[in-house]
Amino acid sequence: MTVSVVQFGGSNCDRDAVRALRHLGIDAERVWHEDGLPAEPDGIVLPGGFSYGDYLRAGAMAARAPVMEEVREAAESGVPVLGVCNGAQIGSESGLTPGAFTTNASARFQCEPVHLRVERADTPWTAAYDEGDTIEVPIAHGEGRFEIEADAHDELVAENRVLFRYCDETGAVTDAANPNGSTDNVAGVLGERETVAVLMPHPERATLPDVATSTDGAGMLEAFA
Ligand SMILES: NC(=O)CC[C@H](N)C(=O)O
Repeated sequence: MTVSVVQFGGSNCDRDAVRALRHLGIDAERVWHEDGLPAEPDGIVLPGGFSYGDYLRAGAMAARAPVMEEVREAAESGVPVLGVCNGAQIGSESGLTPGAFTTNASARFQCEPVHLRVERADTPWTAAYDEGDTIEVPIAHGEGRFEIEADAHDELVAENRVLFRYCDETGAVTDAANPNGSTDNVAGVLGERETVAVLMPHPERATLPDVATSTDGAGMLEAFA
C-alpha cells in the first residue's frame, strides 16, 4: 500500500500527511497533480492548504484539475480517498461528497483544537473508535461551514453518512460547540461509498505525538494500513 497524497499549487499539508502516514508505518508519496496518479493507486489523500489561493471558492479550481478525474475513477472503483480541510473542499466541489464548505459564520480564519463525536464506527475511517467517542482534532480554516440543501441533508442523515459532528468535550452536540456554523454540526461526511470521506479537521495534525496535544487523528489515517 502506497498512499498518493495529491499536491496542487498552494497545498500546504501534503508533507504533514506523508509524515503522519509514515509515522503509522504506512507508505506514502506526494504526487504533483500534473503528473497524475499511479496506474493503480492504493489510496489517495487530498491534503489541506490553499490550493490556487482559495480563488473563486476554496477548492473550486483544484476540483477542476484533470487529476480529479483520476481520483473520481479510483473512488468509484473502491480505492480509499480521504479529503482533509482544503481536500474536503475539493472533494465537495468535485462532487465526491455532498454539500459544500462555505465561509465560517465568524467570517474569520479559525485555528483551534475542536472536539468531534464519532457518529459511525463501522467505516474504514473510524474502525479505531467506538460510536459516540469524543476525539480532539484541530481545525484551521476560513471556509469550513458545512452547507447543504434541506432535502440533501435529510438524505445524508437517513443514509447515515455523517461521520463526525462538532461537539463539546463531553460529547454534547451543541451550537456552542459548533466552531463555524456548520449545518447540524457536521464536520465530516462519507461519499456514496464509505471508502470516500472528507472532513474539515486535520487528523494528520493530531497523529505525531511530538507536534500535537492529541493523537486522536491517527485512527482515521490507519484506514490506509
Ligand atoms: N487548512 C486548510 O486546508 C485551509 C483550507 C482553506 N484554505 C480555508 O481556509 O478554508
